[in-house]
Amino acid sequence: MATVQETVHPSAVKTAPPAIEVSHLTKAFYDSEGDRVTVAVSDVGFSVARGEFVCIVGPSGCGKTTVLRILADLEQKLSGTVKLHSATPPAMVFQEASVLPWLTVAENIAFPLSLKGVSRAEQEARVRDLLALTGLTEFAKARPHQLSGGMKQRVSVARALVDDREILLMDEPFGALDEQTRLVLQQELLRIWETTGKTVVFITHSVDEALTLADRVLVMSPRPGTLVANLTVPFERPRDVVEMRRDKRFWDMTYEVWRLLASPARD
Ligand SMILES: Nc1ncnc2c1ncn2[C@@H]1O[C@H](COP(=O)(O)OP(=O)(O)OP(=O)(O)O)[C@@H](O)[C@H]1O
Repeated sequence: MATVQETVHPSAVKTAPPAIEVSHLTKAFYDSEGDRVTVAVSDVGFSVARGEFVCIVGPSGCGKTTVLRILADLEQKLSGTVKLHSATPPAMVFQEASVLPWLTVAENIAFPLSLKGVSRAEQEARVRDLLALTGLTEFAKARPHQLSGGMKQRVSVARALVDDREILLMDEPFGALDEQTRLVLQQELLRIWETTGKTVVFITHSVDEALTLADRVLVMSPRPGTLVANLTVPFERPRDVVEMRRDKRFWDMTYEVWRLLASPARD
């Protein structure tokens, strides 16, 4: 396995028990004849503490989504072990907002609860809380076509939180948004995370976004993706997504991650 660089800084979550443990994870995709076509990830290992916010960065095609889909049990691994210590299955937020166009914002958020047969009164109370948490109260009755891209993604985040799963898996949720909306949603996500204490694994192409959000950043190599660094992000919480850019350490770490990402491609 590639050497994993580690910088150690004090962090409260370090002492928390693990919510996710991945060890020697390898995944290959096969063609219809069963011949191996692509080794997507190779010998990946990491753990995530309960309540920790971990970002995974890496070049396009290195297997970030594959790792997340295996954590979500949407994809089978080839070998290795994946353990989620959680009473509930993880919730997932995708790059494209997954809203149902014929439902209102409130109905979209309530959807997982309606599938579980939760009482209408309980659904309404929970949706009210989530609308407030994600700044959508005024738009409860709006339909998705009346919303901006950022608002639709807020609906997706609210829906992922509505049935209170312990682990939140986010696959480039802000990747399709403009820079300014992205910054606003990053600040909101941090506030929501600080309020709810979820364990979050967040995939991004953006080094900047990873350092803004994460307790730790896992850096992957080009495909077949493996972990090349595990960096603890030293910034205090709560964070201000604009102010933290005045900190020289932010730019030093940006340089460090970019240097790792700029290592030569492996295939
Ligand atoms: N269902 C599939 N069948 C065959 N190959 C696949 C499948 N899903 C992913 N792959 C391949 O596995 C590799 C890793 O893909 P993955 O989507 O995990 O990468 P990624 O790091 O998330 O990429 P990006 O950052 O561009 O979204 C890629 O080479 C991709 O073509």
